[in-house]
Amino acid sequence: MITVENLTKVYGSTVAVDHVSFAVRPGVVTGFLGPNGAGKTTTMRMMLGLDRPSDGSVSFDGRSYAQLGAPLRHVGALLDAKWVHPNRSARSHLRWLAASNGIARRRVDDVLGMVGLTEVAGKRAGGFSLGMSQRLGLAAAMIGDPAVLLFDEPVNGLDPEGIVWIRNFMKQLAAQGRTVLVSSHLLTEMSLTADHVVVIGRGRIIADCSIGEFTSSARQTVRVRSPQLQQLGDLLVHNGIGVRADDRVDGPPAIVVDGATTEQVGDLAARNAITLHELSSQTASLEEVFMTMTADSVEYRAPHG
Ligand SMILES: Nc1ncnc2c1ncn2[C@@H]1O[C@H](COP(=O)(O)OP(=O)(O)OP(=O)(O)O)[C@@H](O)[C@H]1O
Repeated sequence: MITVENLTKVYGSTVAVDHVSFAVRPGVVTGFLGPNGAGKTTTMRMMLGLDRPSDGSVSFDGRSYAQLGAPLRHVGALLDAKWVHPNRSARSHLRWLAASNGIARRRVDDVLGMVGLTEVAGKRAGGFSLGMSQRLGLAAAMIGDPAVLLFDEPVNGLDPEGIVWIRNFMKQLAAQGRTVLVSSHLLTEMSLTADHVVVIGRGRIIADCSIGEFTSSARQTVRVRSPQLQQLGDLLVHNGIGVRADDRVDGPPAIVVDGATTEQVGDLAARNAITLHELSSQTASLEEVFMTMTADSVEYRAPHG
């Protein structure tokens, strides 16, 4: 179990991670979801003791990363697959890692087999494709047979076959009872990989729920067109209802309303003598839900209708 409490990182005037608290449980894949720049990498780096928090803490079954003797035996991580010394072979890189944590040499061949790199184990890691580098990074993460695994955007840049392979690999690790946290900016990827999601936007947690709950919130958007669109948008926001401009490029301006039914929007419009030209229930894509959840309501500006 990973426990993140009040974790905060400030860089000058940028609050990269803003009082974040969540728990990551064993036996399931937890997705750490957010757009680029949301604070995922910074959070993971603080988890691993690579960056010092401005405030807050991270613990693994009650102990901080620094308190774990031979940390690779407890926590494995894949942050940047290309950090391997380019002239080292895959095998010598893993042997060096094993030695640094008092891990038996024979484990190196086990993990090479696990990720399918046995045949290229003697080759220079610098010549590896991104997919092979990712596999080597996974082998390194697994070297100490850790109970906790952290993966930062592991499918970035991979071909479809590589993506499916990593997805299944992470699911297997969770099925073995390990704690698996994987970051991504891709909702569709997370819906195929994760059981639970922690959603971060601008350094803050905006959702912490099962992937099922998260995706079911995709069914509740309402598309509205009105000659008084700005007025209606302001009214909805004033009533605490999430609103954003419809991003469809073709057709007349519209807004997309989250967390309210067509009846609620229609009644509110009628009470305020606002004319509606369209009021339709929409099945939002996950991307749309995500945008709504991460959008800052103060940034909303309705287009003039
Ligand atoms: N070393 C640093 N110095 C200054 N600002 C930083 C530093 N590292 C990150 N930031 C800022 O902190 C914020 C969060 O960045 P972070 O890389 O954690 O986000 P992310 O969700 O992992 O996104 P990405 O997937 O693009 O890496 C960003 O605004 C980023 O510019």
